[in-house]
Amino acid sequence: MPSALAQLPVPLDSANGRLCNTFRMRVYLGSDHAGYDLKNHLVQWLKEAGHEPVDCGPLIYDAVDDYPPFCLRAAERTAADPESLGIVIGGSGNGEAIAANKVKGVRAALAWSEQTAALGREHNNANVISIGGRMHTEDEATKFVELFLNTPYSGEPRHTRRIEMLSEYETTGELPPIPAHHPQG
Ligand SMILES: O=C(CO)[C@H](O)[C@H](O)COP(=O)(O)O
Repeated sequence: MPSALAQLPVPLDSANGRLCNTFRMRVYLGSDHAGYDLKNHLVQWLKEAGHEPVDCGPLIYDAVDDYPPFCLRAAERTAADPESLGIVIGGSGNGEAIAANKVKGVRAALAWSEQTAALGREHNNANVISIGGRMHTEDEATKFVELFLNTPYSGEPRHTRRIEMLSEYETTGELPPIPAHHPQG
């Protein structure tokens, strides 16, 4: 059951007062130097939208810092808080997604367009979005996050089946079987 926090509808588009069909979310953010400015912008944007951002760092700009310490922390906290979402940000978003996906229970989607941001939720039930801060304008990246937060998982059985295969592999290390009608290598 969603918590009281998660059930509170909040207006996301404060400019025109439109009440979006979404819930207040706790959102854990992590980045490196390349994602630092965008992370700080998103923390502010999330607050203004009525969400609860948790900044997992970096808390200072350090031009030679590394993404794993911050992105792994954001991912771990997201995994430990089932009603939350996470955002990891770097220059490309690639390493940040790789880092987040090392954490058990995390499904991190690299969003590089509005469609991939929404599909990360709709098809993959991703709980972390990864963004390349050097690849997009601030407005574009903010839109990806808005779509990610607003798009529900479809719950389609074919997507659930695939996600369950990955969860099973993550837990047991056992490969899912190849369907009988496929040629075996
Ligand atoms: O996107 C990233 C990892 O995927 C990093 O943000 C990027 O590699 C940092 O590059 P640099 O140290 O040259 O600023």
